[in-house]
Amino acid sequence: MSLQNPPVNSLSLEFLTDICISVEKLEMDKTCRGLIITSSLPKVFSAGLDIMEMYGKSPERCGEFWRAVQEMWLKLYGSNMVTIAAINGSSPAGGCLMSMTCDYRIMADNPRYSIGLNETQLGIVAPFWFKDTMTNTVGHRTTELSLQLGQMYNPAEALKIGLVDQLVPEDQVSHYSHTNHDQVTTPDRSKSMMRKPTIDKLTSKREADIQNFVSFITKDSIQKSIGMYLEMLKKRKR
Ligand SMILES: CCCCCCCC/C=C\C=C\CC(=O)SCCNC(=O)CCNC(=O)[C@H](O)C(C)(C)COP(=O)(O)OP(=O)(O)OC[C@H]1O[C@@H](n2cnc3c(N)ncnc32)[C@H](O)[C@@H]1OP(=O)(O)O
Repeated sequence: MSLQNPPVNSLSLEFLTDICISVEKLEMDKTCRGLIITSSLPKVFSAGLDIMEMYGKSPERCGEFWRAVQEMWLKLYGSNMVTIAAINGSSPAGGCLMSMTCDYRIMADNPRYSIGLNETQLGIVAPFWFKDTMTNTVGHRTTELSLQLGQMYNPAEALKIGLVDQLVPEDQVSHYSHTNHDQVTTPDRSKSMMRKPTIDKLTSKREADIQNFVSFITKDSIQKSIGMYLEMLKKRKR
């Protein structure tokens, strides 16, 4: 599955819905042995959630958006397929979350790329299931530091903390993803055993999580922080 939503593969409601439909189709296809997620765009795996979906939108729309974010996570984290993230560019926030849902992460060894949960930099708190996914990937202490600082990691740092599993030359990300994928032939039952408690936690709190998100994101102070962050993104470009 090659992500293609220019300019930066931000996860809008529409794009998230497309991703969920694609994953669902693959999940039902008995001939499909697994999934490699990568990006069709240069330099960016995914810029994370589409910030415009969280800025100046109605509570109803925000709720619909958040349900789609949850759905993408539930589908990928709970997938019965063997999943590999072939991270061929930067992958902040929701992009990092998406790659952490996979069984294995291969990243392009380009020091200009970065990956991490940077929500704190936007003035927002990472949701508990983002935090849980990171804890399951890199451990409690690293997650605590990482979330408090909104830390982004270059590939070498990401490998060191276990946020990615392998670094490869940029032009060989696809080759190594396929080679690694071929070595794993059947999804292991231990995957669902390890992930079930985390998945059950969100499933049981799904509606409350949507309500929390909507009331948090529509607060004037949070809207102001997001607006300032958007301005900063645009200025940085010039
Ligand atoms: C009580 C508790 C309750 C719990 C509440 C929970 C609340 C949690 C809420 C939200 C969680 C959010 C998680 C997220 O994923 S938020 C998104 C975070 N993403 C980022 O911060 C990434 C920002 N982008 C970048 O760093 C760069 O764009 C990068 C991806 C590295 C690519 O760089 P480059 O190739 O140089 O591209 P540009 O920066 O020039 O960007 C091109 C245009 O795209 C726009 N852009 C970038 N990122 C996003 C995005 N995520 N959403 C929407 N738009 C984005 C950027 O502004 C440029 O636009 P323009 O051309 O119009 O200037």
